Amino acid sequence: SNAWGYGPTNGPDTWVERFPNAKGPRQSPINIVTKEAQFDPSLKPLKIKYDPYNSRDILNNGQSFQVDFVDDTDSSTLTGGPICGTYRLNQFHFHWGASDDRGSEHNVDGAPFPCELHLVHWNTKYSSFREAADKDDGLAVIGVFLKIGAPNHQLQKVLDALDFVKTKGKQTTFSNFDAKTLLPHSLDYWTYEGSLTTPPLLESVTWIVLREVISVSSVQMAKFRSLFFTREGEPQISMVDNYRPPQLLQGRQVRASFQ
Ligand SMILES: COc1ccc(CNS(=O)(=O)c2ccc(S(N)(=O)=O)s2)cc1
Ligand SMILES: [Zn+2]
Repeated sequence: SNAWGYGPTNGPDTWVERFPNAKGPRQSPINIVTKEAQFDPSLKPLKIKYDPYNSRDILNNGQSFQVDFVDDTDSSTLTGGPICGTYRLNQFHFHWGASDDRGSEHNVDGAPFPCELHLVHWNTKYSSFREAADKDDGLAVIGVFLKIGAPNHQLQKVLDALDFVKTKGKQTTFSNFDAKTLLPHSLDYWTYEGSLTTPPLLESVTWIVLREVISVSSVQMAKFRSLFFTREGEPQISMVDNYRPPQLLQGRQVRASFQ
């Protein structure tokens, strides 16, 4: 099938054929070289306000699974940090590897993590997510690295729902989830101008990558890997290694909110 994916015939190296943005000047993810990230004292603290009432459902979209939020009011928002104005939480999802030695999209000093959480927000100066998605200042994504350690009890609530969305196209209600409980204590971050890391690879994302990691156990990582890229009834392909490798910085500056 010609649909893009992460396999040998439709993976990241083939995306440029149908999505020319892949060769653009501000592609994501990147390798963050911590010594080259310049502290910017003008960067404000992140202000994150998530309302559990807005969480709606969990969906296997055939590339990852995502938790969708009702975003018709300003009750779950991101402000401050490197952005101007108010961005609304639309969804969060993850990227992970077939084994604990890989899986994140951003790397730090050349090293990947086993998993990376993305919280996707859109700029309310535009009328909707879809309208914002292709504007230079349309989206802001918070990236959080997961590191193997103690089981993460907040994450477990999400993982318990995966039994109901094993295959592509499956979705189930997922209400009253507080996404803030997935964030680490410190909101120190690196920020740079980038893109969606999946097709259509739109160069519309202000990336905000948190320095502090959250934990995940190896047993919990196995739960991520129990999902399938494929639909029910099709030959099963495990949902693993759904990450794009780091892209060229092409002269971009990575700024740090901390010294
Ligand atoms: C205009 O048509 C469109 C517009 C936007 C999308 C992407 N949709 S999305 O927001 O779910 C994301 C995809 C990848 C994300 S990452 N890994 O960079 O956080 S976020 C699809 C079709
Ligand atoms: Zn992502």
